[in-house]
Amino acid sequence: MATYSRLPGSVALITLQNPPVNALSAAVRQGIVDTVQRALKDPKVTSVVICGQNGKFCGGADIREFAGPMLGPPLVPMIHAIEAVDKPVAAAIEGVALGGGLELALGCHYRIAHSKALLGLPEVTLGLLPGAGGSQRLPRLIGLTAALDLITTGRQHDSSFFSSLHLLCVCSQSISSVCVSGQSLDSRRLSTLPCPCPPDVDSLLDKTMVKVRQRSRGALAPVACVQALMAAASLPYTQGMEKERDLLTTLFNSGQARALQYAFFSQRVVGKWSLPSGASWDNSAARTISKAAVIGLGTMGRGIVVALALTGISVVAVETQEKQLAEASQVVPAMLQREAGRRSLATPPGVISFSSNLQDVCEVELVIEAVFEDMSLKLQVFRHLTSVCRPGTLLCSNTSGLDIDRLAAVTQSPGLVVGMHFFAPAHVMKLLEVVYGPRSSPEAVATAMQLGKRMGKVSVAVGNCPGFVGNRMLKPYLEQANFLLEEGATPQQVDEVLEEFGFPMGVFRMSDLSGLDVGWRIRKEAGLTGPGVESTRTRQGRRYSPLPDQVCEAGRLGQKTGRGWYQYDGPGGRVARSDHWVNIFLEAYRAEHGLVARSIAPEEILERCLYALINEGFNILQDAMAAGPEDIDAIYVFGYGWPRHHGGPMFHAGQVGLGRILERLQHHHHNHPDVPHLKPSTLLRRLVAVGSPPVQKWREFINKERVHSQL
Ligand SMILES: CC(C)(COP(=O)(O)OP(=O)(O)OC[C@H]1O[C@@H](n2cnc3c(N)ncnc32)[C@H](O)[C@@H]1OP(=O)(O)O)[C@@H](O)C(=O)NCCC(=O)NCCSC(=O)/C=C/CCCCCCCCCCCCC(=O)O
Repeated sequence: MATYSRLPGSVALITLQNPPVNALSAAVRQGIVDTVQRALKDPKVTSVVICGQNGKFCGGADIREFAGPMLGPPLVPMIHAIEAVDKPVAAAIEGVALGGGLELALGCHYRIAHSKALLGLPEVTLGLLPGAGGSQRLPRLIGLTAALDLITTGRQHDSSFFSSLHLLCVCSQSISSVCVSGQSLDSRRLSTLPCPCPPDVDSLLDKTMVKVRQRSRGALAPVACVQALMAAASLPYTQGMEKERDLLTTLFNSGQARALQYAFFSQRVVGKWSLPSGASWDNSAARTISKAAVIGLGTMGRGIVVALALTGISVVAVETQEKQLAEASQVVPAMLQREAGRRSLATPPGVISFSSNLQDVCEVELVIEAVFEDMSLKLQVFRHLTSVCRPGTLLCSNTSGLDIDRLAAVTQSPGLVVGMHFFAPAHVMKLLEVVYGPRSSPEAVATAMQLGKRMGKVSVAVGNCPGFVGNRMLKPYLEQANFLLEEGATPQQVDEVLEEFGFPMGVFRMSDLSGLDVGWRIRKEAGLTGPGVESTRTRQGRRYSPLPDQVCEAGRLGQKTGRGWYQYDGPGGRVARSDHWVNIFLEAYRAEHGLVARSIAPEEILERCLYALINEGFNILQDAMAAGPEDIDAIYVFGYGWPRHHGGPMFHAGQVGLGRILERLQHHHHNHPDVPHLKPSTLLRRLVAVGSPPVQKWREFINKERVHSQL
């Protein structure tokens, strides 16, 4: 709703009230319409100020309402009516003015803002465009060039940025009284102004369109934003508004908008974690960490040190190999400085001290082990840590898939052991998997989750199983990609299909980037390859492709060696080029194993890679290793490059149709009975059997099934 009050004198104050962010729900819109009318009717009122309750102007349209029928007064006529009134109206902005909130402010005649307020039009990130007049009013106020950047990226800025663009009239520390009456309003109605364009307007729009198409990888909204701004630049306001409405209608009804809005909420759902034990975010206290240690200063350890220090935590960085330590003590401070500068941090970074002595961690409150991915080495480190650390110190491992419980078992307090699985580069990537073992205490999980949040990560609590959630699902995906090569595809073909779907990199380019030796070592440890293992295509009772092992045996470990599934300009090269060697190698391999290459359709490539991965997601939910589909989807969007406009693998399954996914998995499993990952999961079958409920209902369904022992 919106409340009305008269300030001493002649100013009417309208306050938006819809906690927590004063989103423009139907009730708020109705409140605005009613209170503006009241102000107009009151002869003693000469000007109106609109503000938001609790120091927040407005977080935009109420995204939750998008799922249902639109009720209440629509936004566009409401904002037009405000712009048209003959008493001056000012928006007094504190906290946030985002999306529809900023569009409301653009309909006002004046805008003032607190210096710390955050403003922007992030609709593009929700698969929409600023469809309440924002795409037409903003460029008229700040010019086409600046508006293009803001609207196509959804970037948010503080009020000093917007003051410099003359979007704000006043930028003050405290919003008290601003006199806005007595002046003509003609020039204050943005819809009546021309749109300032640079002389090379067509070239600007063309270049922006090319850039946006390249960056958006199939996302519709950024392209529609450019089209709306083209209209603002070339058409009268009324026609521009018609174009805005048409584009918005198309976007609004697209699967992409639904996916992006789901992704917005899943990012928030995962913060409200719960464990099968009943421990959860609202019943588990977290400790506040101010001193931490990181053991192992390879690529991951260095990134973790920087991520911790950026939050103001003091870090003891330990590396026992002198050469690595010397290198890290040069590189890490430079990384920290660069990143702190990039983020223009308010909090000064924590102090980092380097040491080669494990004993130096004895005073910290939390340790993150980031040594080489080798269980015996990690066990040795944990035995040592438990003997040198103060009782009560939290011991965390950055393992990407090893058993947390085995590490906990060698410590004096297994309850204080959790996994903190970062993604490279750890100071940049947003995802953190917090892995709880059967003995991890709620306090340890809560502390790791909160620490992740402080570091700006999307932290997701996951169960302790090989590969946890992300890497466990990656395994069937990689496996299918290798099988497709055996059957006749090339790495480029597979990658093109996946990149067309929206991944920033196909599976083979991604493997080259991460290093092919990572998986090779894991397969050796699992006894799947290495000396003494017979070179067959069936291992441990299931189909196995030795292709990636053989590529490694040829010394091709990916970008770092300048050769992998592709060739690069040299070791460390970044640009992947197809390599004739790989084609010859694949032909020889197929000949050796009596395989006849066939032409494989892009649909089959996409289905086999994605549906095998999705099927494992269902198995993970069934095994209670993730609390809900949102957790899996957040992991894939923030850690594995899953295109956000497809919501995440589990959301995508719902959009494709669970019945269809089941049918295609059955088909592929029928053709490849020796591939267990293609066998449809019981949970998928159960969901289809009960009529394929929407993804938002799965969590509840799974919990019920579990109670009735159906899973
Ligand atoms: C920066 C934030 C605002 C605050 O961040 P923070 O303090 O960290 O808090 P959060 O945890 O993020 O959020 C707290 C809770 O608030 C919920 N929340 C936040 N914003 C919204 C919102 N806008 N609506 C609803 N709920 C919101 C959030 O989920 C948390 O709740 P919970 O804890 O999960 O329960 C940050 O939250 C933020 O960035 N928010 C989003 C800002 C944003 O993107 N705003 C833009 C919204 S879209 C918009 O404004 C579009 C306007 C123009 C188009 C209007 C379209 C109307 C429909 C017309 C239909 C036309 C088509 C017709 C079709 C046909 O005819 O067929």
